[in-house]
Amino acid sequence: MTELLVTGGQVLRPDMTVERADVLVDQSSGDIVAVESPGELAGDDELDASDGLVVPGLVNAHTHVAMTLLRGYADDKPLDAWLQEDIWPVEGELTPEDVRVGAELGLVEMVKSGTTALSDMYFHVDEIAAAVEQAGVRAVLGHTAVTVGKDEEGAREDVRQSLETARDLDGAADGRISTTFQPHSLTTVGEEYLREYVPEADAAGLPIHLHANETTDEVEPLVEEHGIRPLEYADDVGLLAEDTFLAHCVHVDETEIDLLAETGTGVAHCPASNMKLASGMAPVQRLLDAGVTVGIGTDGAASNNDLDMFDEMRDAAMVGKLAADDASAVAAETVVEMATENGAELLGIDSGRIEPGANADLAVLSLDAPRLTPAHDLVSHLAYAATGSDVRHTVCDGEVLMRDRDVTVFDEDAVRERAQAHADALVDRASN
Ligand SMILES: CSC[C@H]1O[C@@H](n2cnc3c(O)ncnc32)[C@H](O)[C@@H]1O
Ligand SMILES: [Zn+2]
Repeated sequence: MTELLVTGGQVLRPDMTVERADVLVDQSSGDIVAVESPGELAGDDELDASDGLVVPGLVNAHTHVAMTLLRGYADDKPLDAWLQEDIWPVEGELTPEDVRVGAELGLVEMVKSGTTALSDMYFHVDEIAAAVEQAGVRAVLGHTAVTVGKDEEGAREDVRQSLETARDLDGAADGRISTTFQPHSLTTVGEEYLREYVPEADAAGLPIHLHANETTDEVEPLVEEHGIRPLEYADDVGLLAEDTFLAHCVHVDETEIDLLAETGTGVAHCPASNMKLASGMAPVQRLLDAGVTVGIGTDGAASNNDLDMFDEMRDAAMVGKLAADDASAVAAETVVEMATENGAELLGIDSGRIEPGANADLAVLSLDAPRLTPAHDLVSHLAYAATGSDVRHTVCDGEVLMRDRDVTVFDEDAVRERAQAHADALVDRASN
């Protein structure tokens, strides 16, 4: 058994207190085995956390990791125009290799900013899985099905592929990859397909992940067509359940919040994307007060435009206060919990807490930056002042993915160069 000792730092505990402690990791099982006062534990290898803070690895609950290739490609538009005029046409040109290269770039960015788990929606999922395998992180992956604009055969094929990918890929990368069935949204997948395939996903025990109630442009036609709120419709077709989580949920009324709470359906809140596309302000404090599990996601790098979960925590706190018209809403401890244990709960992984028995998924932050001085309250710093560049080491499943800012799992420069070349060629193809 090889044991790694994370030593000399302060540790963020599950109750959001911070104490001086060492953390012992069993690298064969990938678990945390002990958290004890400094000097009481020994390991075969050490990770120096002096003057640092050990925190659970951050969980990005909703992203499209390969969209890094489209970062800055189309900005300053609302969701529908952005997708239809810019993103979907260029995505039509993406090759499997582009998706691999984009995913590698996104994963390097995540490892460098302390994210150890992500929930992704995209296509060419085998390529994303291969990148995740190499990155050493955990991921919930799936093929996202869209049926609008397709003939019956094409639509059915896409939804079947979502089911098959979820069945086939579950447990890959030594169990670091799990899967979800992924209808893209309530407007882009036809009712007949939801009614037919959601029960199949349930029968196969597959969790479900989709976009929902993101914009008023999406909500209003659904209300008009079905005569009920979108999440009442989602419940009617069997989508709301304990192992379902919905990205966005910006425009949800009290009935829908109650439905989410009653059914145990989770929410992946994407504050930066919701602000950038001017989709609206999600009622996060009301969701939390109702008992809904709310995690945080960056969404893709084309609508954010980075994958830094520290930025996302800060954005979640800021916009959460505005939405509630209450400065005490979505407080610092709350956003840290959302980005760690709540995200882990949505993804169905035993991570998000530094405690014996939990997965050894953690990040060590340096606390010596001027922006983190003075250190009155380190939870406040995590929520409001830290950035991904303060992360010194990243560990997932007991393996060191970044040591002293050196990414060990990829050649960072080569990944960046390949990404630039693929992005250039992609844009050339799309504009011809
Ligand atoms: C078909 S794969 C997933 C699909 O989702 C698109 N996408 C990216 N961001 C959003 C968003 O905020 N709402 C809805 N859909 C989004 C992405 O470009 C892919 O086409
Ligand atoms: Zn999304």
